Amino acid sequence: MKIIEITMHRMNMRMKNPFTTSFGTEQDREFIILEAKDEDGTIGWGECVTSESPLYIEEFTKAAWVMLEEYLIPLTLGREFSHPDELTDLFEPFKRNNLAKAAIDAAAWDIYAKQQGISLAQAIGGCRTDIEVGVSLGIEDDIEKLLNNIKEKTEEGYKRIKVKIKPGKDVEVVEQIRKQFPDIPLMVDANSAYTLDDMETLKKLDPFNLMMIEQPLTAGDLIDHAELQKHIKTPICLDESIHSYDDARQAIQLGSGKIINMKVGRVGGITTMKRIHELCKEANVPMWCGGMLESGVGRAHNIAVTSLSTFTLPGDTAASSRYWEEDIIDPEVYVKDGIVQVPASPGIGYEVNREKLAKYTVEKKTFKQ
Ligand SMILES: O=C(O)CCC(=O)C1=CC=C[C@@H](O)[C@@H]1C(=O)O
Ligand SMILES: [Mg+2]
Repeated sequence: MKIIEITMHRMNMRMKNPFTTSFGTEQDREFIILEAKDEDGTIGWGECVTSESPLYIEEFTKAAWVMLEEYLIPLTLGREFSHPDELTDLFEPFKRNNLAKAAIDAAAWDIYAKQQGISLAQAIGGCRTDIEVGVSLGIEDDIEKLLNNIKEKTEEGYKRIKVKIKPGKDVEVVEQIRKQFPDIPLMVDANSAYTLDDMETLKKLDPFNLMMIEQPLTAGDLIDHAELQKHIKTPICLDESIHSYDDARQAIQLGSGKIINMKVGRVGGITTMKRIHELCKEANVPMWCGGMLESGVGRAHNIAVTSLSTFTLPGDTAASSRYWEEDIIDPEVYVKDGIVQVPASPGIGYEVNREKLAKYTVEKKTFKQ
């Protein structure tokens, strides 16, 4: 494998509805689609899942663009690789910048799978031909709107509902949800909105039979999550605290959480994701594939990831239509009764629609060896 050309497409796509979490509201997604060409002509695709602002994580799209242009793309172009695993070691000297690293890593894995004539799912060791998926719903000012969103998505067959919470929009909201939907598989995501001082509030979530509470405390924290888990029944799921293999190893050792929301971007690529997957398999820690409001390119990668054996819980890879009037891939990602078929065709298994890609591209730059 030798990547001789990389094109970055800075995208601006408007989601159907605003998406509100404990840290803010997003509707216009600004992210990067990365297109890599091998010397044999094979094209691979990756998505840098940053947002315009560094609210979920320290990275943001304009910074990732510079990181890719100044450091990661020059290091990659023209270099011989026997396997995409080698990119993780190549990028290791640069601290963090995982979402940027993962964009090239993903494109390289797509090329590799295509060159092997196998699906990305097969290339990473997947064991499923179809996956169960859930859906993530943002905070709504009007509880009736949230209840209606839950009704709609439950009727569409999604296998679990994730709702965002924050102080003041937590216990009462979950109580209202459980009144109307006593038995649906339900979880909450706090996006680090609480501290140990909120222990009594978080304990009040225990009676609602939640599958998990995702990232209640500070991003990067492991110690306080371990303390909190001793005092609440609801399993803690970690998202913003897991950025590396060592974070996952220490979280398991400390008992900081019982479940991991895996996002390939957050850990810097597929190779590290696979190492964490093996760790979780050994430790019997279930995983699911989180989402970053991706376009179809990122969604395609997430479908392959979810085919791995320890991804035993429905993730956030909803249909393209959950967010987009039109997606940039053909076919779009469809969900039927909460199930997505894992493509068997080589690579990510979806074609990028170049006309739609161009329609939403605000800036484009090509780098050649
Ligand atoms: O992509 C999806 O549908 C999941 C969206 C989602 O829940 C999140 C996206 C990005 C950051 C966060 O807001 C949140 C998460 O923490 O998982
Ligand atoms: Mg989360």
